[in-house]
Amino acid sequence: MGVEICVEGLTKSFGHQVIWQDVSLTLPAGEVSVMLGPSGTGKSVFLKTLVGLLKPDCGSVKIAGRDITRLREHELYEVRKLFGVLFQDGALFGSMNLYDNIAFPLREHTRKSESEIRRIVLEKMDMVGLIGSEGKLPGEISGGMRKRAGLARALVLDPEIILFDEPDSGLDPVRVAYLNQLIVDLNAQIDATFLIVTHDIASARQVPDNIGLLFRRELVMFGPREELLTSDEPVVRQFLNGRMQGPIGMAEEKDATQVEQELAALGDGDTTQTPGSRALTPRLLPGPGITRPPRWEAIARHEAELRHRKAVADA
Ligand SMILES: Nc1ncnc2c1ncn2[C@@H]1O[C@H](COP(=O)(O)OP(=O)(O)OP(=O)(O)O)[C@@H](O)[C@H]1O
Repeated sequence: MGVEICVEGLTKSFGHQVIWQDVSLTLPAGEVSVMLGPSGTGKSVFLKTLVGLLKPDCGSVKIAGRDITRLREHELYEVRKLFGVLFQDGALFGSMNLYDNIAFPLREHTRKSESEIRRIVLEKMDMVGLIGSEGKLPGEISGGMRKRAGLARALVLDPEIILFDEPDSGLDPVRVAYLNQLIVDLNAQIDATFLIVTHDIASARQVPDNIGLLFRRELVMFGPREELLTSDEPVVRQFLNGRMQGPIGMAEEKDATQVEQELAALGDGDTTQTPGSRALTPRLLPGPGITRPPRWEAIARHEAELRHRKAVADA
């Protein structure tokens, strides 16, 4: 079972530049959460702060009850073993084949025998669909395969928490769909706590239990997926519908009058311009062959009920 991460009053700045302030949220144990936000709002900085790579100015990050912002480096080293991190480009060593890349954390952090390492590496490569590619170098495979290799490497220490930094960046929509299914299947199989930073709204709509949105140096909202998807908050609506009208501008925030005019002009056309903009996209469920733990059984029942209600309403 994954562990809960409880963030309270977290503020981070670099020099005079405040990245975000007073961020409070709880990532529930074993659930999948997504963090959204326009470019440069500090999502990657947030991930790095959770894993203790960056120190916040103030606030706390409690993981399994311990505030990691107050730990010394050697204590942090232990806490970091709870984490698996999938970096944007997979962060693989270019000169090592996939097998050695994936084995790396086991050789670095454990005293396991090579035969035990082999068993674990092949198990994780199987989970992400990379069996047969053990001898390939990162430069010889596609971006999607590199992501999956990065994911296999993030899994080898059996993490309680997995952080994904834009897992879908640079992938075509079909690969993104496969990766999303893999993420959901993995969550059902290993039950760890997942936090995904993404710009992909389709993924954000169907993969997580919870969604958060960073904007204007603040956490605008964090809550259950359904709450965010049906929210009236203008920033949330603009972001989830990927449109220009609203408070988020190209380079900086727009002034209030302009936002008001844009939203008024959008008026009732809002939902027709972006069909299903407030619709509750069905949740992606673990694929066939994946045993659904009780949590996923409950989600599947809830989804079935929503579909039934919609069918009745449409009839
Ligand atoms: N080590 C650092 N020192 C100084 N400034 C930094 C550092 N790391 C990040 N920043 C700044 O923090 C801000 C937020 O960066 P971050 O990469 O977290 O944004 P992001 O929301 O992940 O963006 P994107 O969606 O484009 O990936 C940027 O202005 C960046 O320049």
